[in-house]
Amino acid sequence: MAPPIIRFVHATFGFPGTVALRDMSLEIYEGEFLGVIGPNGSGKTTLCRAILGLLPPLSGRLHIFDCSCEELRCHHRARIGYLPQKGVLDRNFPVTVLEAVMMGRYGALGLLKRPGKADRQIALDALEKVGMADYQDNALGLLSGGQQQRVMIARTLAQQPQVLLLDEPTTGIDLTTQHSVLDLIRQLHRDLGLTVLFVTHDINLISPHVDRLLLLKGRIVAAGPPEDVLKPEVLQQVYEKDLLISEHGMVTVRDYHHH
Ligand SMILES: Nc1ncnc2c1ncn2[C@@H]1O[C@H](COP(=O)(O)OP(=O)(O)OP(=O)(O)O)[C@@H](O)[C@H]1O
Repeated sequence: MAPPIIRFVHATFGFPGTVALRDMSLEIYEGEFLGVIGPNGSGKTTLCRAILGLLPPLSGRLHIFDCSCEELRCHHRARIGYLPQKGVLDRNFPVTVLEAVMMGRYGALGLLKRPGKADRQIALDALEKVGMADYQDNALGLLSGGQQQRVMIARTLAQQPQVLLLDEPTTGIDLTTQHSVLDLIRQLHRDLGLTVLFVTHDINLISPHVDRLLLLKGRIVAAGPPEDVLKPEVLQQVYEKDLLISEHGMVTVRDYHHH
């Protein structure tokens, strides 16, 4: 088997005065589709920042593409396409769809190099992949939430990443669009062979489609195939009284706070 592309070895991450993720040991393999779940403040965003090499471990080790994360250089980071949690975009934000996607090229180019024709073509191809090519000259701020999310996914694709790191990509958009964004990500995973980490609070949306689920609460509480993680006795450790499981196996968590 090929070596893992991301490897945590007893790694602990935190901030002054706070340990956010303790003693993580985990290996992620090329082409895996991993769902990351856990309540508010459980360390999901911290995990993303660590994988981006932005937060070196306080103790233990983290290896990404065979380098220690402290050594992660720009060209390594460019291989990780990161979709941050969706902020509210000012409707007047003066950038077109194509311009926004072109920003995805900057990491690969390095600072001070101007994007050329080939970069523009890569950006257009990315827009094609997410079904937004017809909108290339539109103002980004005037698109719907779901359309903006597709454009943001195209921006990460323009990086030509090996790993897609998606922090709540379906939060704050309507249910139909949530499914279409998930379908898009599954298709990209399949067609481009990307390794996907999909952070979400929506356990039911993601579970049927992932190879493994990672359940966090300040540490890894469980990691494995969804059927192993989605057991009441496992979930209860994390969600306690907020957990509701229906007869049909649907999992509901009460009082999830959206940002
Ligand atoms: N910049 C920071 N400085 C200090 N503490 C932080 C910082 N960022 C996060 N934390 C703390 O680290 C812990 C994990 O936070 P993190 O944002 O990773 O959780 P999360 O699972 O992404 O939460 P949410 O679902 O609410 O987005 C929390 O206790 C949080 O308060």
